[in-house]
Amino acid sequence: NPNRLPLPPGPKPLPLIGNLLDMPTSFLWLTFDKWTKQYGDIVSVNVFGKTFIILGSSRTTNDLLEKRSAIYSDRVRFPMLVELMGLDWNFAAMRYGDNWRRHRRTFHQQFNQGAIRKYQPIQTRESRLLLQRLLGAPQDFYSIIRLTFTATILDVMYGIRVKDQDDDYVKTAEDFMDSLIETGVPGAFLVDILPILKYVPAWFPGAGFQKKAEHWREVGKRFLNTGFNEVKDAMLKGKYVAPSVVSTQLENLPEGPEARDIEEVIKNTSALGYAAGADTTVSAMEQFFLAMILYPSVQKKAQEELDRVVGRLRLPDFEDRENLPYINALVKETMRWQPITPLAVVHSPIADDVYNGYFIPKGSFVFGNSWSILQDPVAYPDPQEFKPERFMKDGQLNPDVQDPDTAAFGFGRRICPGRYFSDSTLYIFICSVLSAFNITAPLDEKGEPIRLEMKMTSGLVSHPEVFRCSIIPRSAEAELLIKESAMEDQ
Ligand code: HEM
Repeated sequence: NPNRLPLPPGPKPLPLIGNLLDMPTSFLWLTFDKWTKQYGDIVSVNVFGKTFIILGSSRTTNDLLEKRSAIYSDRVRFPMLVELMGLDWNFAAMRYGDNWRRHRRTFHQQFNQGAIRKYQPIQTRESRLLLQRLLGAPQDFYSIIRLTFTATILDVMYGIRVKDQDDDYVKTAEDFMDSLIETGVPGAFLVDILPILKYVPAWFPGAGFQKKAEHWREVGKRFLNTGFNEVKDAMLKGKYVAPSVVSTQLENLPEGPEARDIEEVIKNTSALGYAAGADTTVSAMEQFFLAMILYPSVQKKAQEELDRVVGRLRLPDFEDRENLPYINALVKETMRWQPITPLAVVHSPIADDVYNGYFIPKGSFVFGNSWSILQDPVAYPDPQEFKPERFMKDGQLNPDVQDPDTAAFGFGRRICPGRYFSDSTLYIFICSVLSAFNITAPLDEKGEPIRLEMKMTSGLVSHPEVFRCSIIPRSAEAELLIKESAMEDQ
């Protein structure tokens, strides 16, 4: 800091521990939002000598994470996840550089806006299976949503068709997801704050995290290798393999010494698709169900649009999308209403920087507060309300309203590369469910509807707190359509 510029403003730090006592252990984004209102849309705090920079508006995330993305696209160290659990294959956590770039490029080739069209048949089939499963066991809608996304992504990535919850692939994927959920909570493991602890041996009192890391390392390895090895072995033996992201890329593998490295990248990127996409898309679907209970008029309006455009004699598909502006607005509102990844994933600058007269040290933890941006009452009046209408004008989508995708999926060069796939998955799942079912509040013992509230959990990925709901076919015709779609699938 040669010019002795100040750090961005923020709460006053104490010697040595800095602002440790100001930092809450949960819902970090709400405290960050409070500081943004108090100190401005760039705030700094200090924890044990580490500088945290909080960007609380689309102006600051745009200026730094987008326009200066050549500086702001690095990650900080993740000692538990990467160094102890061995998830160095996970490019979401990789440091900015050539290896990350190779992974990102490979992933992007398979999930850009054009490429994802080829997955529509799988997404459509899974959306029909979603309806069939909901018809059979509506009370299990939580596990059904999760199974449906798992089945979709495993088919896209490996051409694997899973049928139910007891499938080995589903179990491995879920064990792996559990490990990510537990480690993803900021501050859940002290070793992330004091990396030196990673050298403490597993037998040492209090070093339970080492045993967990060892177990999860095995789970991670199994998850990384199982699907990929199955496809590769079948191809080597000349057996039929269903077309998938992995098989297509292996077929086009160049000959020569670089083939091994490329294979590694294909394996890593295909495993990450599930890991990064599962919990996030599941949270979006849970929010959708809750929103439909809390806002019955939105549900009615969406169903009226579906009836008008698609009719009641068939289920909606991707061809209908451009004629369903209200459904598209509803998908956008689902991404905005209760931010799923409220602090995205932390970025870090690779060099010292100066912004509006403030000094930003190299290696700081930079948080784009998606929550502040998506709950901004100027961009989105009454932000706590679920109102797809906010994205509409004269019966069409209004391009002047800030698209929530600019904050809901993170920022700059690290912005979620699965966002187009996520958007199309949400579209087909949501409109299929709405065309077939009515979603209402569960009933109590007296048959009265139970009043539900919107409350979110804390964590890297935020979910609505557990709730029940009633999912009933809209009509005898709708039920028949679901059953017919089951027969088509066989
Ligand atoms: C509602 C659904 C989703 C949400 C809210 C979401 C959100 C995010 C966020 C906030 C990031 C970090 C961005 C940043 O660092 O600024 C991210 C990264 C990532 N996401 Fe997603 N995501 C979703 C679905 C998906 C899906 C379905 C996939 C895969 C098909 C996916 C793949 C990835 C990958 C690979 C990264 C790492 C990017 C990198 O570090 O370069 N995501 N996502």
